[in-house]
Amino acid sequence: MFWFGKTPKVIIKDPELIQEVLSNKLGHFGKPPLNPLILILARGSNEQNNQSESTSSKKGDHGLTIEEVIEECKVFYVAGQETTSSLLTWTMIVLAMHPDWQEKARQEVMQVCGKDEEPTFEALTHLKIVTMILNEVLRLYPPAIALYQHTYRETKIGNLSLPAGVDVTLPILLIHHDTQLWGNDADEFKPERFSEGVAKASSKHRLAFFPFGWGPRTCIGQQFAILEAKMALAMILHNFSFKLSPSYAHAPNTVMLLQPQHGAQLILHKL
Ligand code: HEM
Repeated sequence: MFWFGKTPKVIIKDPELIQEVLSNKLGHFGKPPLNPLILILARGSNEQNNQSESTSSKKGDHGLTIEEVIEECKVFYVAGQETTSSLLTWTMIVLAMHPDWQEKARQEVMQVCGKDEEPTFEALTHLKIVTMILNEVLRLYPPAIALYQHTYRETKIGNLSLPAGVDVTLPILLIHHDTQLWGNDADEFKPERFSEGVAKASSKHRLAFFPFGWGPRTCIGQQFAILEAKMALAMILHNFSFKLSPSYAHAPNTVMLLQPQHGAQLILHKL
């Protein structure tokens, strides 16, 4: 346990305990309290808040005010846009680094989606190699590098007793690179790990792989994100081959999400 600012913090590295926190059976955990700046951003300007008497604040058919609906849209935008963009960016970088996998993925796209057609929903569900690649990229470069919880009551997980008021960090990136869970080649790009699905790949512990979280708060956009990434990737692979530019410098860095610090300079060739 350590202190950073006013709140005590703990980082949980044991997947078994991570599972306990995320399953939240006793309801002692919750999202950490938001800091005032985030609250102001999430609520919009004071001006808007002061309009609570206006007609726009009336509850709609679903029991939400217009403001609440707007806030939900913002959550979906923030949670869904940069995350998927991070996944696609890292996938392009990694496939540029591994032309053999880029070619395998392209062959599959051409075969399953057809040479001259746009991919259909049905075709995308049959892309096995592309799915393996996306999972391996999510393992090595998870857009959200950690999950954050907060103890609202004194609680116990495994042998660990936590008082109320502790910030709990569940380090996705660290777990995804753990050699005990993934072997000595944990840092290497090997999509074949996922050739028999996620459950087999993460057979050491089911929380060895949790890029979308786990339990009741798991990402609601997971299926949509994968579909979106497959669609974009299939169209790119269909139309272009790509390689890294000499100016690319590999520097994964976190600014909220995991991003290439100096950009993703790629050279595309029309096929
Ligand atoms: C590769 C893409 C994505 C990744 C890696 C990702 C990952 C995550 C993670 C780790 C969480 C937190 C779970 C937790 O707190 O325990 C989350 C929550 C969430 N995600 Fe995603 N997500 C992605 C795409 C999307 C998309 C496309 C949408 C919507 C269209 C979306 C909507 C949400 C929402 C609404 C939440 C809950 C936010 C909250 O209430 O705290 N996500 N996602």
